[in-house]
Amino acid sequence: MTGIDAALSSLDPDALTAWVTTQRWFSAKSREVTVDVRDAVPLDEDAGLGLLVVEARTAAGTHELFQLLVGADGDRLDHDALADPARSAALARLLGDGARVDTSGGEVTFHWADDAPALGDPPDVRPLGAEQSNSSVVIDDAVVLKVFRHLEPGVNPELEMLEFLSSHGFTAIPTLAGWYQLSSDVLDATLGVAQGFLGEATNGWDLALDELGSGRTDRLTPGLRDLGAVVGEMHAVLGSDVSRPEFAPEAPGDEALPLFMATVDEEIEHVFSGLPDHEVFAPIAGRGDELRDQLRRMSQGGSVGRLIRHHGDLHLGQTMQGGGRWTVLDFEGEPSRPLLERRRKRSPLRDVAGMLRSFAYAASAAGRAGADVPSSWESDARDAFLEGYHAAVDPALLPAGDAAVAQVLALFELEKAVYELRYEIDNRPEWAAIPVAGIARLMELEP
Ligand SMILES: Nc1ncnc2c1ncn2[C@@H]1O[C@H](COP(=O)(O)OP(=O)(O)O)[C@@H](O)[C@H]1O
Ligand SMILES: O=P(O)(O)O[C@H]1O[C@H](CO)[C@@H](O[C@H]2O[C@H](CO)[C@@H](O)[C@H](O)[C@H]2O)[C@H](O)[C@H]1O
Repeated sequence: MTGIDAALSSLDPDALTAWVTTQRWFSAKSREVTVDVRDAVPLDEDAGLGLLVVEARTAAGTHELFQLLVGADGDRLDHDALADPARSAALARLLGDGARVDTSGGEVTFHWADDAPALGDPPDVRPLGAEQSNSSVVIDDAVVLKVFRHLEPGVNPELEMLEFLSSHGFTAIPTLAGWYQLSSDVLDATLGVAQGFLGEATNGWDLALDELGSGRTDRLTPGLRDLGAVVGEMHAVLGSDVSRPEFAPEAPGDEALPLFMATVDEEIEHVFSGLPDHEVFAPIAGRGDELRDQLRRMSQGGSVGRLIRHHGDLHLGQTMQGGGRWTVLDFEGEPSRPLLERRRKRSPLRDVAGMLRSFAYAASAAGRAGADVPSSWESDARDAFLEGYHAAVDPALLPAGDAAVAQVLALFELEKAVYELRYEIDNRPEWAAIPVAGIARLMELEP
């Protein structure tokens, strides 16, 4: 036995665990974990490229599946084939060819859209090099292939949403070029999505930090009204098709609010009971019950409006501006929530709240990096974005009246800030002060 088969069969479990648990996309870094292989698929013998589905189990009994693309260096396993241009090119070729590879209990199928660009021979592939929850490579400077790391059964919302939005004429998204998926007795799941590469565009988060760092107000601010309009139009489209059950807008049932409250309540309980003993958390430590009381006060209003499929993790880093237009990226939803929850219909104001939190993040991050952030910057950014949003969204999707909208937005900002606290503790503890400040501020808000 030689090549990828040999490398897969001589795999060192300790080395595998050590590699997986130190990756940016592996969120349970703070816990003790064992990693086992659930499925191993040689994808391309000549290139020495293979696919692993691995399971990470914690002592507490949680278990999650992850995708690895691996390579054979002799009979040694290279854990990161995406860092190798020749193996990444082999993956791109499988996509471009619309290939099918049998696994021991099923198949991996690759799909390439009819109007997607023809790939080079061989394709030129390089890492995208962005701060990410997954791993992306750029193919021929034309396509970005995002390889999903955390796998869950079912269609990934990124694929589902790009398909829906493009087929309904919404153009402020990258074009869908292809995808690949696993259908096997281990798992049926989307493994990766390929989309048009926006080479000349600049990320909204970078625009915000440039603006705040330079003391100028010409990078992000002038485009925020347009960005709000793009998000409003996106929601109008997402709420427009009653013939597709998974997208048809719904009126919230009696259970919607109690379910929301219970979920956020539980999340507060979970995050606050495990707050690290560090001065960064001092402003909120021991105040979980106070926050839950605030949550209850904020939710004593009327309707939240209609429930629709939405972006689910909207922030400045999910937008790009180029050639005078905005593009919205990354429809995967919040990566650390279960897929079922990420596909659930919710008020579109949840996305708006995500973006408003992002303005607070940008102001804090720039301030922490030494910038002199004008005190009105965040509220001006909010106002411009909201003005554009309300001009474009279908008002029938929202609760009636400004006060009701403001109250629902505050409620979703609280939900998002609690999610961010958990996200930062798990992924970037050095950023935790930002959601801590956000939560402390929301606790003081008069509902
Ligand atoms: N189609 C694209 N063209 C150019 N850059 C992109 C594209 N998609 C994503 N990016 C860049 O990569 C970053 C991470 O992408 P994203 O889809 O959010 O990945 P993840 O879900 O893994 O975090 C984005 O913030 C953006 O800067
Ligand atoms: O990886 P994703 O982009 O899908 O989203 C996750 O990571 C984001 C950080 O990269 C995180 O966003 C938080 O930090 C941003 C600044 O880096 C900020 O603009 C966002 O407002 C803040 O929520 C996101 O929450 C998480 O799901």
